[in-house]
Amino acid sequence: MEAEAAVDYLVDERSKAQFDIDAMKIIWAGGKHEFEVSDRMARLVASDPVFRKDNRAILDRKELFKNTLRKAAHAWKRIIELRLSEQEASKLRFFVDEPAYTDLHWGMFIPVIKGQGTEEQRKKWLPMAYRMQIIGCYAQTELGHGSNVQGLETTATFDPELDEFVIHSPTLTSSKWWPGGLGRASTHAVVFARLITDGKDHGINGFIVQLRSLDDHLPLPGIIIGDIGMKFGNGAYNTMDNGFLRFDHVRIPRDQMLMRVKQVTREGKVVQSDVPWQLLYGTMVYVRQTIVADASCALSRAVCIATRYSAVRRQFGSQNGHETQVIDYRTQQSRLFPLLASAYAFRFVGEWLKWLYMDVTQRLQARDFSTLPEAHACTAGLKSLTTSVTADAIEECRKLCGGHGYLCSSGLPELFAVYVPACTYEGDNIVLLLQVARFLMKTVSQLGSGERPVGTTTYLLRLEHLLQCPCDVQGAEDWLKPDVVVQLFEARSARMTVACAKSLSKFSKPEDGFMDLSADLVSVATAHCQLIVVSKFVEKLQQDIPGEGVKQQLEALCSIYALSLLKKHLGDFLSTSCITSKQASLANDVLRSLYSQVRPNAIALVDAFNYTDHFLGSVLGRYDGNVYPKLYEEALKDPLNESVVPDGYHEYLQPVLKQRLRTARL
Ligand SMILES: CC/C=C\C/C=C\C/C=C\C/C=C\CCC(=O)SCCNC(=O)CCNC(=O)[C@H](O)C(C)(C)COP(=O)(O)OP(=O)(O)OC[C@H]1O[C@@H](n2cnc3c(N)ncnc32)[C@H](O)[C@@H]1OP(=O)(O)O
Ligand SMILES: Cc1cc2nc3c(=O)[nH]c(=O)nc-3n(C[C@H](O)[C@H](O)[C@H](O)COP(=O)(O)OP(=O)(O)OC[C@H]3O[C@@H](n4cnc5c(N)ncnc54)[C@H](O)[C@@H]3O)c2cc1C
Repeated sequence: MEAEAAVDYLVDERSKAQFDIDAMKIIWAGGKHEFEVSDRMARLVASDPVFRKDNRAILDRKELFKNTLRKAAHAWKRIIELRLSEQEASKLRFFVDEPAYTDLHWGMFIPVIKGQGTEEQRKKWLPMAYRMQIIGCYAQTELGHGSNVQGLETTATFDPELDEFVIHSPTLTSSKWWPGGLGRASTHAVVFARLITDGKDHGINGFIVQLRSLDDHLPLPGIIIGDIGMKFGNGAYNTMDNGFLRFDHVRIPRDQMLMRVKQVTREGKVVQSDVPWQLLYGTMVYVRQTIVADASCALSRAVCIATRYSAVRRQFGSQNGHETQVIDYRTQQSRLFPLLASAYAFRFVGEWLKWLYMDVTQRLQARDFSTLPEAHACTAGLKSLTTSVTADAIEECRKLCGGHGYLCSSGLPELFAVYVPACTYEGDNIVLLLQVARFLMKTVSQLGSGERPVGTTTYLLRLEHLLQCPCDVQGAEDWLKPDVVVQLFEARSARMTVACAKSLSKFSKPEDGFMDLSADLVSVATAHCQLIVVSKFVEKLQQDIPGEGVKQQLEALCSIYALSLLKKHLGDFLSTSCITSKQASLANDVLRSLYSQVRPNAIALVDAFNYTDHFLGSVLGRYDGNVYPKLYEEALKDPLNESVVPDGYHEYLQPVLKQRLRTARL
């Protein structure tokens, strides 16, 4: 193939933008400093050949895993050499873009010790973990139980004579199963087990357990450990060593029980501290919050690929002597632009959730536990909503890219395979929505008793009004008014919540009602979470948004986000009499005109994510839009094309062909 000059095939598209893209990049990154760090780390990773990732789909599992170890070690070396801050180091790992044991070490092992350890325990374990002298994972899920944490079977029995706990796996189903980093890499784990003293079961608690020798990495006596095997997709999440673990009466000192929530004294007495027992679940709250932030990254990445490719790809018709760019088809816009809007919506709700998490953490330190239930409901609900939408959206983006989207070189199959378990890990999405519904039912049931709803449920204080208020839309332009839209989402959520609460009250046992109505409860929780995302987008727009045209673009995206949800869940809005069919039809007209408004800005809106070609890992999403020659180049790199005649020809192809020849002669 001829050498090509560097051409930007998307230059015309970029020239159409009606806003200051540099200002938008800063909004997306969350600030100037965040942008600078992110940009520098992305470039650092992209320019380092060790972080190459275009061969993942063709490496076998052992090579793949060894390569991940190599990258993690190299990343650590660079972090030390360059004296990177915690923020820079975490960004660097993010751009390396390969699931690895380090995610769990930094993302769960360290946070669980921070959140559930005593001061003394933090002082002992965290410095070693920060220096990576020990590598840890989070071993909660078992073969028999994941969602039902209270059903875990591993035991930690106190032996007062030796002042030790005996950690044991009494059944096959008690085997730890799934923890990332456990299979091959971790030296330590925080293991969740039933605390047993004096024959009494005190429920679940975390224990720090050493698994492997720090000299030769061999499992310690009584520890049976390994990898649980290949997962969905080639490459993809198989870079991670999700593991199994069994204990045969393994002894650990008493002070390795994490004792912030419960303590066991030298005599074996269990003392419950004054913090709520639910703090045992605190690490999950923390990680769910990070998963929401992560959803906007995965979604924006898929949307960036599909948007750029949709501008490059032409099929049918005629536009100034060329075939039509597929991005100009209304059907393409109505599938793509709501996803673009969702990426921005999730970014902003993720920022807000981070703030909420920091707020609840500070309150907990000051022994104010009042906002914990709301923080749990928000993190659980938004984790569920954003990951479900993102997983479906990545698949939709693959379809938006037609046949080429199915090629590994599009980057979309791997992105999907890596992303889709987010709907399951850190809490199955349905199980988490049921937690939100439980919280909403409790909030509504307490309204009469003078308990004031807080934070995201404050709207329920205006219940009487929301149950009967008509929607204030007379003409199409009313759909662009944020207060009209927010009130509509509040009314829908309030009406669905009250209807479900009424149905529940008909059951003599509430648990029976929860079982029977669980599908409706999930819809109620979804409506509430969508309201949170819409309101946080609107609140973001009430802040100072610098940069020419930036606010207008975000306003259009906010309206697209809300109105496309309205269209998708029209049944909810009509059946609760929140809107009329005439108003629904006006909303549809507004959506079409918003798509026209976004169309010339679409490429610049995805450029604002500031992703390098290395991070995107997609021929279809290349910044320069030079798709076809690069697709050709990638095809030629496939190992099948290394020889002109394939391996196996002489054994399996030639005999068949020869036989056909003989048959034909007969
Ligand atoms: C790795 C991170 C780094 C970066 C992130 C980016 C990407 C991620 C990459 C990889 C992710 C890798 C790994 C994932 C790791 C895991 O998956 S770890 C395992 C996670 N497991 C789960 O999430 C299990 C889900 N199950 C639960 O959370 C709970 O068991 C349950 C809430 C579903 C039910 O628990 P029960 O005790 O039975 O509960 P209940 O009776 O319903 O509730 C009792 C009361 O407690 C409240 N509550 C429940 N959970 C919490 C909580 N987390 N915080 C605060 N409060 C909580 C509940 O509301 C009840 O309150 P009441 O007032 O009604 O009594
Ligand atoms: C890639 C990956 C990484 C992971 N990493 C870790 C890790 O590092 N550490 C760790 O401890 N764990 C880890 N896990 C485990 C993960 O947290 C659990 O798989 C998850 O919490 C779901 O639990 P489960 O597998 O028991 O699902 P189940 O609860 O068995 O779910 C099966 C089905 O039952 C439904 N269901 C269950 N309960 C209810 C209910 N009450 N009402 C209605 N429907 C219900 C669910 O919706 C689902 O459809 C990981 C999992 C994956 C896939």
